[in-house]
Amino acid sequence: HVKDWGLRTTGLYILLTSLKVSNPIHLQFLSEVGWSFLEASMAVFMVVVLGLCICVALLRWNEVRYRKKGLPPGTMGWPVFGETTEFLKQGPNFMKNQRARYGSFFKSHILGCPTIVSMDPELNRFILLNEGKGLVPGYPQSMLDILGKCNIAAVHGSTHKYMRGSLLALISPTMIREHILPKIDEFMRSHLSHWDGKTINIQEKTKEMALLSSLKQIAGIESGSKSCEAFRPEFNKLVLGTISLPINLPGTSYRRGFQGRKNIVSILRQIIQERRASSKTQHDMLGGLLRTEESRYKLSDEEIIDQIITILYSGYETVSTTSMMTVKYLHDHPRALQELRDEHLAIRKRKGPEDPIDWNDYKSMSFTRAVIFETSRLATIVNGVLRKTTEEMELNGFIIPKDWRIYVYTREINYDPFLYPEPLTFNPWRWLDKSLESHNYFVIFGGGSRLCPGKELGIAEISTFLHYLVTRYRWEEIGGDKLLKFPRVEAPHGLHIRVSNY
Ligand code: HEM
Repeated sequence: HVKDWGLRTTGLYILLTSLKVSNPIHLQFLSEVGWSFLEASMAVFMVVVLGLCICVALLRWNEVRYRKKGLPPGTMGWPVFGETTEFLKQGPNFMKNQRARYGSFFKSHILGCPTIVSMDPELNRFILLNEGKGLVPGYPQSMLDILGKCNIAAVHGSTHKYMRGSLLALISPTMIREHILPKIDEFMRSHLSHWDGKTINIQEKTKEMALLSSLKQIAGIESGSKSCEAFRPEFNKLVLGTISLPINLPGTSYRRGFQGRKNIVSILRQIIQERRASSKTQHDMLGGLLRTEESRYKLSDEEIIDQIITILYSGYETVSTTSMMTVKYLHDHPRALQELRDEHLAIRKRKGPEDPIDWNDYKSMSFTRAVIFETSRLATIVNGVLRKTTEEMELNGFIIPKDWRIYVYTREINYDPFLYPEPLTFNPWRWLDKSLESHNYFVIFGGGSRLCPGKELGIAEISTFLHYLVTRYRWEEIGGDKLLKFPRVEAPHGLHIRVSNY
């Protein structure tokens, strides 16, 4: 009967007979069920095999597509997606594994582009120092679109020199000493008031701090003012837009980022108009940009706006995340906290309670500076920088095609045991030897013609923040919040501390 039903699989026949199923109705039922089960299994099996074949073919095709003569070794992963998932999921381990297989200079396909990853310290230095020779910043399109076409990362050559010169004039040591530091001091004093007895999400507070402090320095926009409240949500949209996929559809972060930019531009245009209508001289960054008669740099309104957005954006995540991580490391290392506190209490002792931090105080904070460098190193706030080839070029003996990204991956140098003995230990004292800050492989702030122009400004902000934090308060971490280290340092649910008066 089983055979009559055309069940050719002896397996099922044996199964049925060994189960001693003899009732013809049962046999018929079981054979039908068995047949459809087998059919379904076969179909699933075929789909899996076909799927596997397609996967292998796609992987192979993608490898062959990029097998150009002269390219460095490496794998390209899936068409379109490349190895982005592995890169984001495994992070630094993905880089280390690829380096173990292919050396310190390998090809991959990450974040939507064919990319050369360079983990070689010498070569990284060479790339940073040789921007003019066919290498320009290679930041994602969404970032360039939303930050504006006059943004410093979007311009090269003489335009870059001009925009950079104008920026350096605004945040030079003299400007910090005379005009910016007093504003930072006033801001931090008020931002860090009334924390006693409170539970604070220090990630949120430091983000707020980085934005609001910049707004005050740039255009005297005070926290809580109408302009400030209008600015904040738009800036948040802009930031999210720069790290999104460039899909310009309603509801996407990219579209919202553009809207954020549009609204920020109109707020800034209004402020510029008001400034021009008034005869008052303003000693803030916008004042400096508008006083063209005194300056070598005469920017158009569009350039002024993009310059302001650059300052806000570049100092936002860098300063806030470094500040958050100093709070974390100081909490975990009481000896370092004690030494830092002693440094700041000694400064306070020399001054009246209402006296602001001045340039000399800032310059005397050598242990604070060491804590900031050690935090940036150990947490690796910036994993590397991106460049793009503008023409086919030879690099490290390989031929890199035009428009390929180069990921100058600097993370590993931060954990080099020759430069930093016991690299995984938080040891700010190592930075008291000043030569460490000026060695060739100190790339926490980048290098070459794009070395961070905001380095001193950023350190001055974080130092003043730490001054008011440690002289006023003690804190305890609560909740054991999770910290992600890659691709960005962040606490996905915030980093909560309970604060009490010191
Ligand atoms: C702790 C804080 C900071 C860190 C770790 C940091 C890090 C860096 C790094 C690694 C670069 C190099 C990017 C590249 O080569 O493509 C850079 C560039 C830059 N940074 Fe910073 N930065 C910090 C604070 C600031 C601040 C406060 C500002 C505000 C003005 C700023 C403005 C810039 C600008 C405008 C550039 C681009 C320079 C150019 O392309 O010529 N940074 N920063």
